[in-house]
Amino acid sequence: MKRVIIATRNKGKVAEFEQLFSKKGIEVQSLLDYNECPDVEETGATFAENAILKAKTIAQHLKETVIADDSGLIVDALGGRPGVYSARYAGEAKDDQANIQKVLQELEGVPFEKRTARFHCTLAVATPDGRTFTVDGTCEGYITEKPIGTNGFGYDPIFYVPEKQKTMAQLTKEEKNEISHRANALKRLEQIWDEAFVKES
Ligand SMILES: O=P(O)(O)OP(=O)(O)OP(=O)(O)OC[C@H]1O[C@@H](n2cnc3c(O)ncnc32)[C@H](O)[C@@H]1O
Ligand SMILES: [Mg+2]
Repeated sequence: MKRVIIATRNKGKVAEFEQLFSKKGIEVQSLLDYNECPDVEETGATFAENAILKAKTIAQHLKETVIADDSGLIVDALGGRPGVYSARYAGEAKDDQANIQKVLQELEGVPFEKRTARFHCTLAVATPDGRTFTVDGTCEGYITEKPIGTNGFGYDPIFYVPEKQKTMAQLTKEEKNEISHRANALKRLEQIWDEAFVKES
């Protein structure tokens, strides 16, 4: 069976990639399968810089081609925050509930039509010999006034998707994968996908 390695320890991302790649008969491995891999410090100023940093470090460590995902929530009324700091917006603990509460607090009093936001995903591919490239995907929506729904991860309970008339956390994995920033980035990646990146195991 073919497989890809995603340089992430985020279980929510892994579950979505598993569903997306299973349709193509490709098995997903992640850093949850390669525990010895280092944690990469995300020191970049952009999603692309961080995605490349993660992909390059792990590709060199495993001597394999890998994909990394750097993603986040961009809220217009907050000048683009939390942006690249999405995972740690409320502190180093990477606490989804605390991050959600911080965004909701900062948006207190902002009317619905001004609560526009988008999820952004940059996927970076890195080869063991140091070559890299990136693709992007986004998904447009609004920030709700309170969390709704229990599916997904991260900011999904406060991200309202107009075309589904639900929050991301009310969507099944399959429904989220029809419209998400991650799925949209993966579609771009497929357009330039080189068979060499998918290894026979
Ligand atoms: O770096 P890795 O190991 O991949 O895992 P991470 O959780 O640290 O991932 P990021 O650095 O890319 O930070 C992304 C954060 O943005 C948020 N996020 C990204 N995609 C999301 C999605 O589909 N739904 C909800 N929140 C999302 C969520 O808070 C993530 O923790
Ligand atoms: Mg991270």
